[in-house]
Amino acid sequence: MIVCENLVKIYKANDLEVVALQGLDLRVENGELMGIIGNSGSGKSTLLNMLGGLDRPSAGKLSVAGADLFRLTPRELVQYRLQTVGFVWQNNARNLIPYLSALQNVEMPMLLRGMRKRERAHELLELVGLGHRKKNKLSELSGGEQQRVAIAIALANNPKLLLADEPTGSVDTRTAAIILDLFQELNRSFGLTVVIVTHDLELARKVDRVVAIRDGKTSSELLRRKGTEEDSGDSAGEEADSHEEWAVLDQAGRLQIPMEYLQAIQADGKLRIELQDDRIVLFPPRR
Ligand SMILES: Nc1ncnc2c1ncn2[C@@H]1O[C@H](COP(=O)(O)OP(=O)(O)OP(=O)(O)O)[C@@H](O)[C@H]1O
Repeated sequence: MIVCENLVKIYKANDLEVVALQGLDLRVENGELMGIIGNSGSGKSTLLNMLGGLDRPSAGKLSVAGADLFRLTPRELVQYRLQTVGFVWQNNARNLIPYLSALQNVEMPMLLRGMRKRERAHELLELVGLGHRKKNKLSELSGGEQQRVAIAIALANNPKLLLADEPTGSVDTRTAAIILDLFQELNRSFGLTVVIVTHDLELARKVDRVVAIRDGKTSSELLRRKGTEEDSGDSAGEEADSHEEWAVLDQAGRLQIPMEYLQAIQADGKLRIELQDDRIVLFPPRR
């Protein structure tokens, strides 16, 4: 679904250049539900903006659902944003119009595509569990309910890819769990590919794969390892699911070692490297 190779984004402001993405590699398969984590300023939102066609990358390769994002004409890019991707933002003012009803809000993206499908808007609001609040103005809904309307809007044009930037950033823990369950359901029932940028490690733990971005590059991944009955000590199995951490190796053989690992062995500058049979071992400096 998504192929990013050596993706670079440079912002220029007042003669200053900020390299927000520094040769980022990422592949996302069709039907994946994945999270992206990283410190503030690491490039998460920049990546999402590139994936959503809101901004153009500076160099590298980027294709989403077969579309080469470098080659799309401005007109094709508008179509891409309307048809291929759906967005959910932390601040739902970016998705929603406060003086319209939930139903009218969900109809809006379809109107922009020149069609009005009231039936579909009803279905989407049922899907996000807001069938009973269709007629309410946005200002009459809670933050969590507004976020669910935002998800219905994002789905209105049947996107192939759903992009969410801190979707649980402004809601309480209980509402955050409801929103994540909804993403899971959309992913499992409709095979929708979902990419969620988050600071919320709880949320990150519930997806199949979490990619960490550091300084504009993918640095490591947490992959879900299916639990066995033995692991959990009962037959629930899923309880024992855990994540394994993987370092991402780029095409030039570079990898980033998580900072906490380096701190744990007090690494500084250089590590001794040794090939031992079927493994590569890194040693801290001798003290
Ligand atoms: N429009 C812009 N113009 C100039 N610099 C920008 C612009 N957008 C982002 N940046 C810079 O690019 C870098 C990456 O920013 P980005 O917003 O992608 O980080 P982030 O990981 O999403 O951070 P946060 O978690 O705080 O939202 C930062 O140094 C930021 O200051």
